Amino acid sequence: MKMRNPPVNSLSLEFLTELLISLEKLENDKTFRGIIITSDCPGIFSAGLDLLEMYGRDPAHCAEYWKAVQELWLRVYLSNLVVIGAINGISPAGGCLLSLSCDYRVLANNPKYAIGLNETLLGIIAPFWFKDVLVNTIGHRAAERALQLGFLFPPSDALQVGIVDQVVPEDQVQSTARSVMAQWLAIPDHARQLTKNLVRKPTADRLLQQRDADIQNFVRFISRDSIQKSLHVYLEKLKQKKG
Ligand SMILES: CCCCCCCC/C=C\C=C\CC(=O)SCCNC(=O)CCNC(=O)[C@H](O)C(C)(C)COP(=O)(O)OP(=O)(O)OC[C@H]1O[C@@H](n2cnc3c(N)ncnc32)[C@H](O)[C@@H]1OP(=O)(O)O
Repeated sequence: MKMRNPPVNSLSLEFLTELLISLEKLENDKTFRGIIITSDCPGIFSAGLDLLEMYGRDPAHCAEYWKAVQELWLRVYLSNLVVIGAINGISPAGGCLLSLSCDYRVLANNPKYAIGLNETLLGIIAPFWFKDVLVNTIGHRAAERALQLGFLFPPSDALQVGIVDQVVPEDQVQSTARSVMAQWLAIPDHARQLTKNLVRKPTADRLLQQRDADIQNFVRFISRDSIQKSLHVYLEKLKQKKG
């Protein structure tokens, strides 16, 4: 699955909906046993959640958006398919969550391709389920530092901390992902799927048990004047960077 939402594969409501529909189709087609998620935007896996879906929007829109974010995460995280991330670009925040929700992550060895939950750098916070997935992946202490400082790990650090499973030369990302897929597909589906569910269900259940409350918390948080100001400043910084 090649993500194509130029210029930066930001996860807008429309794009999230497209991804959800595509995933659902693949899940329902029994001839598919695995997917490799990668990007069609040069140098960018995904710029994460679309800030324009959260900035200057009314509460109803923010609630609809957050529901779609939850939905995509649950679908990828709990997918019965083998999901491999072929991460061929930078992957901050929501882009990192998408990567972390794969069963295996292969990152291209380019110092620009940083990955991490950088929410604090925007003046916002990572929701508890983003945090849970990071803690599950790199452990409590490393996650505690990474989250507070908004670390974006370059490939060598990402491998060391375990946020990705493999770092390979850029031209080998897709072929490596395909070899990894072959290994995973060698395992009988039912055994692998039940095991995946056993490991991941408790984390997913934490959100499933409080989805509506999570949406309300998000809407309250994102609607605060101080948070809207932080988003404004961050968006302006992105604009100014262009010069
Ligand atoms: C009580 C508790 C309750 C809990 C509440 C929880 C609250 C949680 C709330 C939100 C969580 C959010 C998670 C996220 O994912 S936030 C998004 C994080 N993403 C980033 O920080 C990445 C920002 N972008 C960049 O750093 C760069 O754009 C980069 C991806 C490196 C690409 O750089 P470059 O190729 O130079 O491209 P430009 O910077 O020029 O960008 C091109 C245009 O795209 C726009 N852009 C970029 N990123 C985003 C984005 N995430 N959303 C929307 N738009 C984006 C950028 O502004 C440029 O636009 P334009 O051409 O109009 O100027």
